[in-house]
Amino acid sequence: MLPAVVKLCCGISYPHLRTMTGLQRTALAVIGQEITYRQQSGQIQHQLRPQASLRFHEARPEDVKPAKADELFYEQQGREAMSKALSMLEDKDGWKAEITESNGDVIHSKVLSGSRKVFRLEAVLEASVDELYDLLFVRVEEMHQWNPNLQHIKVLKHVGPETIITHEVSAETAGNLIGQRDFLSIRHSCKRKSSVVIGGAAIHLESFPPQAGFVRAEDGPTCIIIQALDEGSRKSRFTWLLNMDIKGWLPKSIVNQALPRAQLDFTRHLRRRLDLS
Ligand SMILES: CC(C)CCC[C@@H](C)[C@H]1CC[C@H]2[C@@H]3CC=C4C[C@@H](O)CC[C@]4(C)[C@H]3CC[C@]12C
Repeated sequence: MLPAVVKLCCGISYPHLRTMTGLQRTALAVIGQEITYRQQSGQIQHQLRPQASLRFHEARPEDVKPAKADELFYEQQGREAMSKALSMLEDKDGWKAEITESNGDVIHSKVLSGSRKVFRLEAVLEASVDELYDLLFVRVEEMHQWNPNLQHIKVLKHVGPETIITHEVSAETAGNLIGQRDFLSIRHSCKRKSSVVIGGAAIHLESFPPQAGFVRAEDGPTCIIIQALDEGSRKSRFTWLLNMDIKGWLPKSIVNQALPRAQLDFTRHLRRRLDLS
């Protein structure tokens, strides 16, 4: 009953919420987080999940063991996510400039049917395709060491050399109004000599249900394209389609500001990591 009333109130006040600014908006985000937290921790009885007591850090890679048929199924899902994300990028219509940084990084956005906004970041990185593939796919489990926006990232299963199932938990960072999220995704890579595509999408696993106390967000269909700028070059063009449903009770305006900011942050941390090697 309570969630229904809250939802109704949110629905009625939604047009006013959209026009809020400053502290009012911050307060709203905090209320949203509180409702989500209470819902997850069982203080609000809403879609209570029977298995939700498993903590993410208790999960070991062996916990998820797909059989042969499942492996083909996951590979298929990975491939599909990648091709859907690539066709979103290929469709040149409806993209609008969102942010242009002084270093040349550009983010465009596009509103999909159902009013979901996706973001496309384009940047040039001082690294070869191989180096980026290594950091972003092969050694993806080290990502939280150089990206403070991630608290935890684990490959739950290697489904063949090109496909992995990953679990990620975003960090609780100061100034982040969104709060922590966890993700369960299939990630598929396709490596060529002078380019790599890494695609992905959220998946559901009965053996790995949403964790108590975390809001499970859904990533994808998403992809990253890495292309060598010239033959044998140590510079690469980096294109990232961010397509994320972060779930929870949050005004769209906050989400649509946080997502491109997360892309710029990610690129900044990636550059710092590349400077070290
Ligand atoms: C705004 C808040 C909720 C989210 C902030 C964290 C975001 C930026 C994090 C959470 C999970 C992260 C993803 C985790 C795994 C991969 C696979 C890798 O091959 C490329 C990067 C990619 C795709 C990461 C991009 C950044 C990411 C989407």
